[in-house]
Amino acid sequence: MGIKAVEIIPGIEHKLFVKIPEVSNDIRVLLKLVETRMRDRFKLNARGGDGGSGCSSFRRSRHDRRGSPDGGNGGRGGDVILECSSAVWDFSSLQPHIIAAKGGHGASKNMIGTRGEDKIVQVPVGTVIHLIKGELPSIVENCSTRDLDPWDIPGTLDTDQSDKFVNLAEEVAPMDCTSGLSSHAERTLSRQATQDESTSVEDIQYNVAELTKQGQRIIVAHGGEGGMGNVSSVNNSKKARLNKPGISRGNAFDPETPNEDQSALSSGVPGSEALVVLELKSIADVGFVGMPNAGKSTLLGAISRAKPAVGHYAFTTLRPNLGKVNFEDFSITVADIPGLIKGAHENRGLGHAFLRHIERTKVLAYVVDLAAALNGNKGLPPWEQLKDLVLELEHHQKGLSDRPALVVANKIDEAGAEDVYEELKGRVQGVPVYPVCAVLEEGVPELKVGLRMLVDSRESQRLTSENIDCS
Ligand SMILES: Nc1nc2c(ncn2[C@@H]2O[C@H](COP(=O)(O)OP(=O)(O)OP(=O)(O)O)[C@@H](O)[C@H]2O)c(=O)[nH]1
Repeated sequence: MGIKAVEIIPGIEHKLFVKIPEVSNDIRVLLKLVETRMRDRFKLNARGGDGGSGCSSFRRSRHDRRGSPDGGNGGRGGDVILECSSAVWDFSSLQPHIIAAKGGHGASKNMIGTRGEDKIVQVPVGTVIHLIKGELPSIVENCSTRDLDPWDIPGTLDTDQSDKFVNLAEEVAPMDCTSGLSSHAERTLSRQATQDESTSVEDIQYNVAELTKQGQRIIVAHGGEGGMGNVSSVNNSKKARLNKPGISRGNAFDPETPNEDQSALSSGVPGSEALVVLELKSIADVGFVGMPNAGKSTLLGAISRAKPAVGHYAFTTLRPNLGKVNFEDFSITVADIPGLIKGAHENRGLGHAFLRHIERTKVLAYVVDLAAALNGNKGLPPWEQLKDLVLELEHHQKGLSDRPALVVANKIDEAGAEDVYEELKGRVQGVPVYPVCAVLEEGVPELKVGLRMLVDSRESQRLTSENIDCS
């Protein structure tokens, strides 16, 4: 049995329920890949809970036969809140429709209805919110005051629980509608939006908010206010009537014959509704970009304390791994991005799901395998690997490769790799090339210094396809 290609549609969860008696290694890798594919874009329909109804009731006694109003107000509906958490990696656990709880109804004896419970939805660090329908979300500051590494291990963060409501419009500078969005992302969002009949493409507000800190919260749909009980509505109407010119005291409100206004006041306000697209974009100082099997994960383990999975087969890395490279006074975050192959921008291999993560890394470290075409191996020589990588980035988003870069020439320990390294230096211009043996951690201290300089200075060392000689 042979599987030639499986088309993977981004943003859609894939599950294969097939039983194959003898599964070859390649197919197993493919199935694992399909099963565990991360969900990095998600359309969410959120609705705040409706406010509870106000109560109309009268407390009568022997002395007060007409009775005096004692109906309490309805409770406020719950909010739908997105909470940024480093314990989740993607949106696969999210439900597409989320409705917060309704507020409780008011009761006699002036009892106010209970507040509806909020629905708190955990989203990964680096979630960007695009608004298709609804109000701009508002931020609830509930995050660490420490300048966090977004990929700190869950549970190690000290969180400041002071709930401070801030208007998003003031807190988050209005962003350029399409800034930071890849053309692919835009196209997909537009397509998603037009599928929704009631939404036109122009209605989408891109990047209305970003969740970048552990514990940060944002309200996407507000709960409705509770309706007024007759205690409040009677008092309000009386005041309003007495203040109205031309209305004599003789026409004052009769509590036993409530008019339409009062009944409208007594029903709770429906919760607000929002249709948002959540998009995950990682944030790291350095992104390791390379072909499958180049040794990126091994290298990440060598320069940081991260323990990513390392395998001799391609696509061992199925989601970005993150590590922290510590210096005495400084640290940088490094993301090991799953291997890219030629055609990744057309969704080959792990496709463009991970190209998106590169968008938010400040500098790039191209990791190439010096031994890929040596000793009977069928891979590409390192300069061709580099050219393909740069072109893939550029195909995904123009200018994506236009950021400070260096080249890591890995597997220098392999027979013949020294010569390939010398040739590579001659064929690549404009960026430094670091010879490294990630398994033995050789050349790693020099590479760390190089990465730090790159992150610190942001010197204009860019790798362009014109600077790579593949002739
Ligand atoms: N000889 C040698 N082998 C290495 C070196 N670095 C990594 N390898 C081997 O190369 C293979 C692939 O290493 P990984 O670190 O999983 O490569 P990767 O680039 O993360 O691979 P993907 O997950 O497919 O993207 C493993 O068998 C490693 O042991 C090195 O410096 N020298």
